[in-house]
Amino acid sequence: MTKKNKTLGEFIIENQKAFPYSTGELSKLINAIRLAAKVVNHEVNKAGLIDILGESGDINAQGENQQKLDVLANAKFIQSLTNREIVCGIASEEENDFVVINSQDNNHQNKYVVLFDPLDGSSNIDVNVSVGSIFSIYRRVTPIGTPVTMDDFLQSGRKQVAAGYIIYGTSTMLVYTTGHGVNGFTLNPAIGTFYLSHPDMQYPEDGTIYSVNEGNYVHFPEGVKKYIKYCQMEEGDRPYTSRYIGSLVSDFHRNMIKGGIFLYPKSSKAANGKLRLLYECNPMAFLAEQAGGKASDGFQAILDIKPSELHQRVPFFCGSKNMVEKAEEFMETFG
Ligand SMILES: O=P(O)(O)OC[C@H]1O[C@](O)(COP(=O)(O)O)[C@@H](O)[C@@H]1O
Ligand SMILES: [Mg+2]
Ligand SMILES: [Mg+2]
Repeated sequence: MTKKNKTLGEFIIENQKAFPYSTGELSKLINAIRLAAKVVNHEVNKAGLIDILGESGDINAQGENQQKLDVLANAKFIQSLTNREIVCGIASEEENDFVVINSQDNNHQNKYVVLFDPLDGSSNIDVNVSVGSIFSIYRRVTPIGTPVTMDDFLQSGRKQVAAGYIIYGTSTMLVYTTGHGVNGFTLNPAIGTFYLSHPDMQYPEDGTIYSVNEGNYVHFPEGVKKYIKYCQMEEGDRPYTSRYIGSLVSDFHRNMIKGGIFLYPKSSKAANGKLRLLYECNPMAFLAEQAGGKASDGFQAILDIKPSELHQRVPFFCGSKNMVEKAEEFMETFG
């Protein structure tokens, strides 16, 4: 069992030692994300005071109004990743295309690409409800010394070397995996240090919470409608409790701790649902599987989906293993 209360910095170094051939680049990368998280946390906490609430007036690649905090968080992550010469490319929800990162004398020597959702739960920013940031890290597939291409970003989720999220909630936490379990670190704002507070996080196999935007109920496929009715029936440990924050990071975090299922299915209004495969569903699916949970599009494991576009959306069923399998049964039967 990993010892509690060591700092994130100590944990990163210890983990690096576990891999004799590691060059330390991934550790530097996680440290760059840690730094960006602290900077964004600082801005989020005083959002109402410094006029960064509300819309920026711009539209992102998905046709969504960008919030000022979306733009600010995006800039802070790019800055932190670029200044440390560890990534060769980034892709973000707030950037139309991927960005080649290469400093003067580096000649494309870096081997990692990072895909991220700089600010998750944008609809909750102005109403002081918890929001987050999500990141996913891959080793490039194109040769070192050449500029990254789209191939480096369109890798299946199984190829992720690390993934995680930051939740800006009642406390600020950074939760991540490098494929060896999931660990959560809480920020001590007084000294600006993340401490290991949630070692070896595990999804309970079963839970009694379901999270879905029921406002879309009439537009859902029959399988989802039937599963929601199943959750609401008086039988056994049901009815389950309905909880929906509207920030993927926060709904996922609660369900991972308490047990539960999160659904963002396709609907007659959104043929592939809303959530983006590369920087929302893949990283959360990697965390879920590493924590003993499950994540699918209702039929196929999210991590097995071969991406085709940078901002593609997929239906998302994620949470406690037995609950996701039950929902998949309904999708198999009723579609
Ligand atoms: O308001 P809806 O349709 O229920 O959507 C909520 C979902 O949209 C999101 O806000 C999309 O993420 P962004 O805020 O990063 O665009 C998720 O965090 C959340 O789960
Ligand atoms: Mg998001
Ligand atoms: Mg976002």
